[in-house]
Parts: sequence; C-alpha cells; structure tokens
Amino acid sequence: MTKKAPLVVANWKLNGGTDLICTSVASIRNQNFNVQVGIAPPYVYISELVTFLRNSPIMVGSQNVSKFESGAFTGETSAQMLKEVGCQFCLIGHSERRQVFLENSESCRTKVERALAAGVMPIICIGENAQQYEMGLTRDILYRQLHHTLEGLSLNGQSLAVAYEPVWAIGTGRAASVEVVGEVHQFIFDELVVMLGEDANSVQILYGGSVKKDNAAELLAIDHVDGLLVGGASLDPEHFVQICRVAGTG
Ligand SMILES: O=C(CO)COP(=O)(O)O
Repeated sequence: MTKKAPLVVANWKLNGGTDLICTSVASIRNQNFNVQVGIAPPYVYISELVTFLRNSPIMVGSQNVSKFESGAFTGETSAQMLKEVGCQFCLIGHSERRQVFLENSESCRTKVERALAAGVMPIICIGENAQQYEMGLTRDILYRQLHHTLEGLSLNGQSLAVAYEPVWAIGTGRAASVEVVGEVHQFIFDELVVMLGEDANSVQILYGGSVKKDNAAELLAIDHVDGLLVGGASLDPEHFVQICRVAGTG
C-alpha cells in the first residue's frame, strides 16, 4: 500500500519551558525532514513557540481544548483561542486526560466538533489499559472510543488524526509489538471507513507509547501507521530530531 507522508508529533505533557523551546527549535528548525512535524507544549508556551517557528513548516499544537466555546468556565481554553494564537492541531482525549481528569468519549466528541469548527486539526487519542489488554478487550474499548467520538461526523475536507496509544505502553519503555500495532491500526482504519466512508483515507493514524529512535522505523513500516506521537523522547531535542529523521527516510 502507498504510505502517506508521516506526521510526527511531540507531546511535552507537563514538561518543558523556554529552555526546551530554545534548544528544540534550534535543533529542529533548519532540518529538512521529509515529514510533517508538530510540537504540543503546555498552553502557556504555545505563543512563544509559534513565534520561534514562524516561517517554518513545523506545526504547533495544544495538548487539550475546552468543550465550551466561551463563558464562565475558569481555567479553560477554547478552540477559537487556540486558533487565534496559531495552533494548528490539538490533542483530544489523551489517556492521561481520561484517567486523571475523568474525560469521556462524549466530552471528546464535543471537543472534536469545537476544534473542527475553529479550523484546528483534532488528534483523537484512544487506547486500552493494561487490564483491558490482558482481558482481550482492546477492540471493544477502541470501538467504543472511536464510535462515540466520530460517528456521524462530517469532515468536509478538514484534517483529522487518530492516535492509538495503549496505556500500558505509555512511559513504560515497552512499546506495543509490531503484530499488535499492525492488527490494531487495521482495525481502526476499518472502523474509520465504516464511519467516515471515503474520508477515512485522509485520516492519519498515529501510534504512541514508548516511541524511540530505535523503534520508530519498524513502527512506521507497518500498514496504516501514518505517524508517531512521542512523549518522553520528545523532551530530548536530539533524540526527537533523530526520530523525525528516521521517519523521513522510511
Ligand atoms: O503519551 C504519549 C504521547 O502522547 C507517549 O508517551 P511516551 O512516549 O513517553 O511513552
């Protein structure tokens, strides 16, 4: 099958600051990767990163977005605000948001709609936890997360990505095997076709969970792996550059 140009996204989580922005931007800005690269720093650094990356093809995004449009919602940031400061994408439903902040697929659905309406590309994160994996429930969990979030949605030519991030692989140094990723990404693609028809072909499906420079190539070689979502390894600018380089030479 023909591979789409890969998308490699750095999720800094609750890490980083001006120092990391300076070192990351310095190591990545002048590289000529054959990949689309995105960086999602904490909200407060988005504007600074956008300024540093002006005239660069590297995208800046957020790690979350409010399900509300505006009003008395202390601590929230709307999709429209993200758009205004230069965000091109936002992560939605990361497992840490689902687990620690009790987000569910219904709120993720609203967030996806808000992001699309504002012209910010949603990257919807889905994945099963260790217990669900061991009980063989991966497909059931992903089916529910996908269908609640996407069923009946019209993309109208807008970009959307889905990231498969098995919770048991996040931050553990134990990425999912090539076999597991291959089966799950095929399953996700098939469900996208059921829900979105032709539009499914434009959706990029990323893998996340202990991605490193040493496993990036084998993960990206799998059918329907269209990119990577990188946590820990993205905090080391040299390591992240190497992952992007591997992705760009696949
Ligand atoms: O959660 C992740 C990216 O969103 C993955 O994190 P790690 O790469 O640290 O496993």
